[in-house]
Amino acid sequence: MNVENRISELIDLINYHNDKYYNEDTPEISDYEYDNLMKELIKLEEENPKLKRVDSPSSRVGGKPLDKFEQVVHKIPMLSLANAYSAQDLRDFDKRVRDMVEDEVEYVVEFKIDGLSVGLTYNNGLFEKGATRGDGIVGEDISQNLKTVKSIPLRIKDQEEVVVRGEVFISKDDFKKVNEQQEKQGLQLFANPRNLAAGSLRQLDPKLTAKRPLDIFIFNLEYVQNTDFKNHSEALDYLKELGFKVSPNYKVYNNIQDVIDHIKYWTDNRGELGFEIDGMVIKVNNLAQRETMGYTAKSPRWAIAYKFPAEQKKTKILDIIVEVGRTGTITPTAVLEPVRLAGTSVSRATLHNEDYIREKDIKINDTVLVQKAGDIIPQVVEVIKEERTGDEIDFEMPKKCPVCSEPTVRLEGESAVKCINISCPAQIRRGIIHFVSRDAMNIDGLGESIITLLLDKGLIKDIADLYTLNKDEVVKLDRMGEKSANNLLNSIEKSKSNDLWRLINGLGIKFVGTKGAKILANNFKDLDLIMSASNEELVNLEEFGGIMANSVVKFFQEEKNIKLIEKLKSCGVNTKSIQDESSDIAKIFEGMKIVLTGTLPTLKRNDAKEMIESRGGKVTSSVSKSTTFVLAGEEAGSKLTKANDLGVKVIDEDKFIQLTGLKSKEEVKNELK
Ligand SMILES: NC(=O)c1ccc[n+]([C@@H]2O[C@H](COP(=O)([O-])OP(=O)(O)OC[C@H]3O[C@@H](n4cnc5c(N)ncnc54)[C@H](O)[C@@H]3O)[C@@H](O)[C@H]2O)c1
Ligand SMILES: [Zn+2]
Repeated sequence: MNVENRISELIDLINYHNDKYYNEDTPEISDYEYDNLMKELIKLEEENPKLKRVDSPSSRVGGKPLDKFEQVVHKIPMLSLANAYSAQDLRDFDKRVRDMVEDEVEYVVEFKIDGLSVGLTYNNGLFEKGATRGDGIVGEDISQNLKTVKSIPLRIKDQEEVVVRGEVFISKDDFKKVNEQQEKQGLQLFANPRNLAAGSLRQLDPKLTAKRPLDIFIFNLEYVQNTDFKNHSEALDYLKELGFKVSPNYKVYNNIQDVIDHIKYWTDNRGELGFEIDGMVIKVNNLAQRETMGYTAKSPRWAIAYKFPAEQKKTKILDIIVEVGRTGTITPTAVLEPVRLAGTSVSRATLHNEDYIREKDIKINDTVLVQKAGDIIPQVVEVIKEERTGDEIDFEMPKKCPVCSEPTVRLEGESAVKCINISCPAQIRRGIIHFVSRDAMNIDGLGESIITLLLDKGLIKDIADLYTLNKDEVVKLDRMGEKSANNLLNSIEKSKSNDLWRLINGLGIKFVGTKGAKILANNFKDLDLIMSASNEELVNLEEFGGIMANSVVKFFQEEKNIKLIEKLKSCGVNTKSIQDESSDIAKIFEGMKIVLTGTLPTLKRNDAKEMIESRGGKVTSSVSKSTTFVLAGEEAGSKLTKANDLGVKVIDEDKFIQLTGLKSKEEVKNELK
């Protein structure tokens, strides 16, 4: 592969993993692996400056801010940190620092809190605004959510503008409690405290955030009007005075060996802390020296993050099982004797593919070292060969698909063994699970078990069949009452009017995650245009690389995919971008004033609001004679009474969903008579 292609491949991969990590909180590779991709990219760009792209992730921080929240431009850019993985990396850092400044150097060493970075702005002594880091320049305004964090002071003594930066986190104990709660309620467990903290902070409803035990440590004074601080440590003391909960136990040293010893201590003893740290941050203390050293596009030159090696434990591989994925790939998974790692019990680890197993020489009954990638995904680091007893059994990839029994294939140049039977039930099942998931069509009430039932009973054969389900069929399913059947059908119906990007993501095109789907939807606005787009058109999209473009073109060339999309269209699934003004979503509520009250059985308030607004209607808060109709749920109070008094039409959710499916304003008016 030539350098240009490799650069473009690396950019695609890094963008993909950024999206998984920052926006979806579900990383697929370890930080170490990620950092290696980034290192390779930076190296190639340095060697070939002409090939460096302006949109390269090497010169950017973090992920794009999500469009769920208002965007804020940071007063002071919120940068990232360069990484160190060894004592040698730290000595190299020390040398770079000493080459840049003449005087003595002091370092402050702080815990690297494993949470979510936020910036807080105060004015006139009051909390004004709080934001996520986003891409470093623009973040998301999450002020409402941050106000629910009890350790963030709403009032401080300084009356001028003050900007601070800190890390929102959840303590180990609180994390355990939340997961115990989740388990009791049969809900999905959170992978680790950072994951939980990130998910909680990005809730659209601050009431949900308020229920989560979020905490914060402030680690930097970003901006203050009048200062004569000489050192960072003085600034931290000032922050304490102002009432901030400052990152505890920072130390000041004047030589790198002391820094290394201190870090060594915490590498071994971090388990004793009540909160998770994923490393230590080393910063030059003197602020004038910091200014001399300056910044790269991504991070300050005067600081570095030392990352702890992932926690590793010994355990035994009891068995190796295989699973058939959405694209037919058969993935081997090690069944482990359970061990506790980074806060949860681990009993499975993916073994990726045949080559991986050969390379690491993994056998059933082997004793192995395991760790969690990105503190989330368990993986086998290595086999401890000295502990082999002779009882080890070689593993062979199955010659037949474990689900449909058709022969498996391994294509040339690929590492995956696949089932290529397009009607293999396992693939269809996984594909449907992905289609209905939160970041795709977001169909509530359609869990894995119901999907399996629907497939087993032959009620659905593909994603499009979901839209032809009827109530009689659904009610007959095990444990499905009248009410849940209604709810389910309503959620399915509602998903028809989803924005285009959800559908694209739901189709499960390889390498096109949520972000890729949004790029396609925003640029083409219409699925038909995406289907007919050329490789060249796609590659030219910002942040869309060769791998993604190829994959999209290939997907839409396949006969079965074209048929599937025809079928979805004929069921009334929206294939156009809604946010676009010229879009075809009929403005059937135009000029209408609609009031929401009470709790709706399936729709969230925001969803209902969005459905009204995207159809040209206005949601108002109080009922009057000019109100067109009131959409009322359970426990609707005074607004309902008032509507009845004034003779304003009141409808329930079922009726509402029926209205949203109508084609014209006239039809809506008729229905409301
Ligand atoms: N596994 C993956 O797929 C994947 C994807 C993207 C990023 N990553 C990981 O994330 C890293 C990049 O993330 P990042 O930009 O958030 O950088 P980072 O996590 O390496 O370090 C910067 C962050 O540390 C936090 N921090 C905590 N305590 C601090 C303190 N006392 N002082 C200063 N900062 C402190 C800050 O919030 C800051 O944003 C990569 O190096 C990689 O390891 C992994
Ligand atoms: Zn199969």
